Amino acid sequence: MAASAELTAELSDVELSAALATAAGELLNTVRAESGLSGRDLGDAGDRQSDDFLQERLAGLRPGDAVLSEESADDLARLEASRVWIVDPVDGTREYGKSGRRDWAVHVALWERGEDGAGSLVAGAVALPALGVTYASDPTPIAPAVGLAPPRTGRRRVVVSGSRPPVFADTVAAALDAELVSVGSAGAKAMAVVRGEADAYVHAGGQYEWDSAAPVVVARAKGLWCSRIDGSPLIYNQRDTYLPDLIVCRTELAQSILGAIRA
Ligand SMILES: Nc1ncnc2c1ncn2[C@@H]1O[C@H](COP(=O)(O)O)[C@@H](OP(=O)(O)O)[C@H]1O
Ligand SMILES: [Mg+2]
Repeated sequence: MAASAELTAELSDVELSAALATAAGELLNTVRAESGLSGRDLGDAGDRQSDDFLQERLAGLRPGDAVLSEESADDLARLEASRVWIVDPVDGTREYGKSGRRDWAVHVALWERGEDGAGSLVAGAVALPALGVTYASDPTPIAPAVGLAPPRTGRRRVVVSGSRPPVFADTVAAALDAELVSVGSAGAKAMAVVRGEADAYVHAGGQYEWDSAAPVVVARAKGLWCSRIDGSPLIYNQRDTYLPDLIVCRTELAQSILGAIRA
């Protein structure tokens, strides 16, 4: 899905996630092209405008739902809510502020409480506005694509944070006989795996629920493995939103990656 759908309350949750992420991404492209700002000032302006847009639309279109956003104060009423949107208005803010970078994203995910009281991610989307594409949590297969990372060399590839790669990055790469490639933004890295530009994304040492919720619900819908680095499930809408590590990978590589991290 690339062009923004009309934003109406009748959209399904998945459709709304994709339409909101796409529309926020278009707004961010405009701010980037027309504000005259760059660097941190551009990042700040993008964060604020995208967050304002998402908050306003969610309040209008899903008035009964709670929202957890990186860029707004955390209202702990969400802990009692049955539906919570978890959004990152700009993931990869640093890259968004740099001219020519494509590795930044908009994240929109929905967490819903189940009948047992526990909850899970049920819908979401990740927009890559610099590429004009949005990926939603539906099972539609994604054709191999290029644009986030250098062309594949024929080797397996693991994507990691450029600024904060995990300490076990080299160990995982060696276990898979893979090359390591730096890409900004958790959403862009997870989508690099969805798009077939990489085989795995590994991270540790710090992140929050909004960094991974939408990437994980999309990647899981596309049949990829998503877990903490000890193999346990990623759990969302917690009081403490710190969720410091994850693996998103082709399912057949998961046990090798988990084994390499354990070692
Ligand atoms: N050690 C850490 N502690 C806290 N947040 C981290 C982190 N490492 C990465 N992140 C967050 O995860 C996102 C992707 O980072 P990276 O590109 O380095 O992989 C960024 O989100 P934001 O851009 O939304 O702040 C970044 O702030
Ligand atoms: Mg983020």
